[in-house]
Amino acid sequence: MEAEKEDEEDASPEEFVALSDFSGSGSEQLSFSSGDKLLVHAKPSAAWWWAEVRGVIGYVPASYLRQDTAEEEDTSIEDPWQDEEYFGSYGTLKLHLEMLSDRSRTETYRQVVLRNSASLKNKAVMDLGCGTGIISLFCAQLAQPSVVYAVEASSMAEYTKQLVKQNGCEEVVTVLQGRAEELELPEQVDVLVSEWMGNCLLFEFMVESVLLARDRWLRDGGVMWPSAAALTLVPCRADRYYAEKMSFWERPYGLDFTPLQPLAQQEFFTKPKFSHHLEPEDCLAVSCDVICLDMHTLQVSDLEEMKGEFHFCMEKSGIFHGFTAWFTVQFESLEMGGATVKLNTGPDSEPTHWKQTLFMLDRPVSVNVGDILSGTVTLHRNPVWRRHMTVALHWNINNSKSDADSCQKETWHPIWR
Ligand SMILES: N=C(N)NCC[C@H]1O[C@@H](n2cnc3c(N)ncnc32)[C@H](O)[C@@H]1O
Repeated sequence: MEAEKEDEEDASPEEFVALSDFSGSGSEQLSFSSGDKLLVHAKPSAAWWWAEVRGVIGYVPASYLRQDTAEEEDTSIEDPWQDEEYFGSYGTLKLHLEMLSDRSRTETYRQVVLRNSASLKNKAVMDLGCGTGIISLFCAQLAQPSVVYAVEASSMAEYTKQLVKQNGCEEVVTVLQGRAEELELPEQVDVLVSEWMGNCLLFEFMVESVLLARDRWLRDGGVMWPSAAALTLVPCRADRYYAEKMSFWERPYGLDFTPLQPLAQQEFFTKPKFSHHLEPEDCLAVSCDVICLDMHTLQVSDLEEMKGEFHFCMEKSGIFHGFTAWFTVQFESLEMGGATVKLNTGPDSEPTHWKQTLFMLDRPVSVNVGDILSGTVTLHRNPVWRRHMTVALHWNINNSKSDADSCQKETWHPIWR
C-alpha cells in the first residue's frame, strides 16, 4: 500500500468537503467536522483515502466527503433517499413475488396474526409498506380488527386496492398510497405492523419510516410488530467464494494472473456479498448477537451509528475468510404472557430470500481451536445517501499458541456508497 500511495501522491491533491463529523479511531485515522476542507493526496482504496486536514495527514472515510468544486450545486444530492429508484423498484412484481415466495417470512407474519387473532378484535392496525397487502389481508381474514390502514408508497398501491376488494376485505382494509411519514391517518392505531427488514437488517433504512410512523400514529401502550430485532455475526470459512474470486487468478489456462489479485481483493472483498448461503459447517465459532434493537424505544438518531462487540472462541481450526451476518426479529404477543413469535434468517433456520451477508477479510487468516477473536462491528449510516451504510469490523486474534501471532485488523464494507 505504501508504494501505491507514493505513486499516487505525485498527483496534485484534490479538494473535498466533509459532509458530516467523523471521529477517527487508531493513530492513522483523522477526525474532522462537517464542512471541513480536506486535501486528498491518495485513494488507496474505495473506502479509505489518504488526506490532509489542517496540516495533519491520515486516513479518512471516502463516503463522508464530497468533491469541493465551487460551481457544484448542492442539488447534486437532490434525492438522498433515491425514492424514485427505490419506490420504482417496488412498483413492479419482481420484489413482491420474491417476498411472497419466501414462505418462512410470510408464514411468520401469518402465524403472528393467527396467534393474536382474539386480541386483534376491534383493534386499529397500521401495515406500513404493505406492498401487495398480504399482512393486511391476513388481519382481515384471520382476525376481526376494527380497521387496517394499509400504507404503500409505490404504484403497487393501486393493485393492492383491487386485491383488497377481490378478497372481500374492503370493509376492514383501507389502502392509503403515500409515504407513511407524510400521510394523515384518521386515528391512532393499537398495532403498527411492518416488514421493513433489509439485507444486513438495516439496508434501505426503511426502519426510519417505521420509527417516524410509530412516534406519530402508535397510541401509548400500542404494540410494534416486530417488537425487537437483532443482528447476528459469526466468523466463517468461505472457501468456494475465495476460490472463485481470488484463487482463480493463480493459473487460469496455465497462465499466471496473480498481479490481478490486489484488484480482485479491492473489487470483490471490500463490498459485502448479499444473498450468501452460509452452511452451518462453515461457522468457526458460536454466533453472537452484536446489535439488539427494541422497536418501542429505538430512536432515529440511534441509526446514525450502531456499534456492537463480539468475542468468539474458535471451535474449529481452519481458514478464517470473513464474517457472516444475519438477523432475527421477534413479535411479542398482544396477550399478557403470550408466546413470542420469532423469525430467524440464520443458517440453522429455514432459508429466506435474504439468506445471509458475507463480509470478506482482505486476506484470510489461519486459526486454531481455542483462539479468541474479539472486536467490534459498527454500522455507520451514510450521511448523504440515506439508504446506505458502511459496516466497519475491527478485530484481533489472540492466538492460543502464542500471543506473538495475534493480529489486529480492520475492514470497511460500504453498502453501497
Ligand atoms: N426490505 C423490505 N421489507 N422492503 C419492503 C418495502 C415495501 O414497503 C414500501 N415502503 C417502504 N418505505 C415506505 C414508506 N416510507 N411509506 C410507505 N411505503 C413504504 C415499499 O414500497 C415496499 O412495497
